[in-house]
Amino acid sequence: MSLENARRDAAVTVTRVVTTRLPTRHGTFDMVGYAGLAGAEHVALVWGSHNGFTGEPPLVRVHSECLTGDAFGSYRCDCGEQLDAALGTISRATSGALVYMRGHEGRGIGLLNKLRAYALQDNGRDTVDANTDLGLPIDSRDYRQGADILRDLGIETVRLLTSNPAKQIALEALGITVVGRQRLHVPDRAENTAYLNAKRSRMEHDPVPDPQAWEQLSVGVIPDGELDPLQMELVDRYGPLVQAGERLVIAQLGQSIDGFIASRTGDACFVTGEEDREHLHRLRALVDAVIVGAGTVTADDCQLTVRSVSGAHPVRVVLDPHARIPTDAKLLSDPVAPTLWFVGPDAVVPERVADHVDIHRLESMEAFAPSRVLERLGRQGLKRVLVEGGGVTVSTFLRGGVLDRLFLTTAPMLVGDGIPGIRFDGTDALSGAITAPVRRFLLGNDICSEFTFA
Ligand SMILES: Nc1nc2c(ncn2[C@@H]2O[C@H](COP(=O)(O)OP(=O)(O)OP(=O)(O)O)[C@@H](O)[C@H]2O)c(=O)[nH]1
Ligand SMILES: [Zn+2]
Repeated sequence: MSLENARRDAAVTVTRVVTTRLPTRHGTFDMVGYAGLAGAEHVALVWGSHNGFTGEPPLVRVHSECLTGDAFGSYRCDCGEQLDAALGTISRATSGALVYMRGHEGRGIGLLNKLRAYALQDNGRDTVDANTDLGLPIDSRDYRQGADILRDLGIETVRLLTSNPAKQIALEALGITVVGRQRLHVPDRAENTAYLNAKRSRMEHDPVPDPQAWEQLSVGVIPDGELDPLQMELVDRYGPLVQAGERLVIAQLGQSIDGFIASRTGDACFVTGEEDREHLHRLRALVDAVIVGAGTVTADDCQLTVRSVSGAHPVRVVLDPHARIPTDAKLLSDPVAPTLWFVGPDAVVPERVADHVDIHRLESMEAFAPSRVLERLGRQGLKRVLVEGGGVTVSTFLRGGVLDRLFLTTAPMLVGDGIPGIRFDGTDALSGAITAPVRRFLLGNDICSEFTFA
């Protein structure tokens, strides 16, 4: 479905007026203009709509207009920086949209009333009491037009970018399915920290994520000093991987509780949830290279980059004995990180590949054995490795006895039949089953079991 023929029948409060393009420092967006209620004019900046938002749900920001923050770069609030961060984040995703809601100025009370509220805050009131003192609601934003714009664009299911849980609730009440919420935190400033803290303590906005711990972990440092519970959890979970040192081989797989990574038609959207995805991105950030099998690239057209959290992208390695991944796969076309394409002796590969792609022709099929693949990567300095899919590849590395750790996330879902996750030749006696010390983490509704083999 393209922007042109996206579903339009549900749009009741808005009318699509025009579609054009908007080049920005984050890339060129499609821009769609809407006439809304009471003469309001809204716009949506849309990214990657050509696939009709069919894959992973688009990353969506419903941004409330703020003249002072968005246009003048005011430090009284975080709106301007959030707007910029949202466009940047969306432009790094496969698809997404930013809906710019006019009429939301001042959380719905209008620009001049917001300035009146500012004047009261200059005299010591906080952002909530200032509205109340003026006899105005604390937050009177109506998201109907935003929801209708999303539907008009063909977007019914989203990953939402906001630090305000009430926005998710409002959109869900209007029929938008929110499969995950990604907070949109920009650092506090001296000028806005009191305002942001008031929103956190009185309006249930997310607390400050303390990125410090993660930022240190992602560059190989174990944070010390006073840590809040969120940071402690990160250090507890990922610290051992940092401490493992130069050499580390881990695997990660998300499967249904009955052991499938996709339905029998290959539908894999989604087995595990947003939290597991974030965990996977953290693992990627902690290794030098990520290995996937050809089947995963063909089925998911994965990017294998670090997007949910900050961190460096790993080198991407595809095990593809018969060179069957599509030549337009993102790994071969998107130069954001190097790709090593491991093919077999008889594989037919294109004459020319992009500069970021290195074809490694292995001398025999035996050279695809896990230990030999790892040896070859090690010789190139890629010693910290994550094996991340699919079921066959992870199972082969598990069976090959080369894994230091396995993160196996199970989702509370019964698929019945489908594409298997971990499978290998078992043994007659249960005593032959693979066991190891295990830690468990709750990732949303999913459970991640971490097996430590070495
Ligand atoms: N009434 C009032 N409105 C404000 C004040 N500061 C910012 N705003 C408005 O608040 C709106 C943005 O809402 P926020 O609470 O900052 O954030 P949010 O949109 O709920 O949550 P995020 O999605 O995380 O940005 C904008 O329309 C601003 O104009 C203030 O002190 N008083
Ligand atoms: Zn603002």
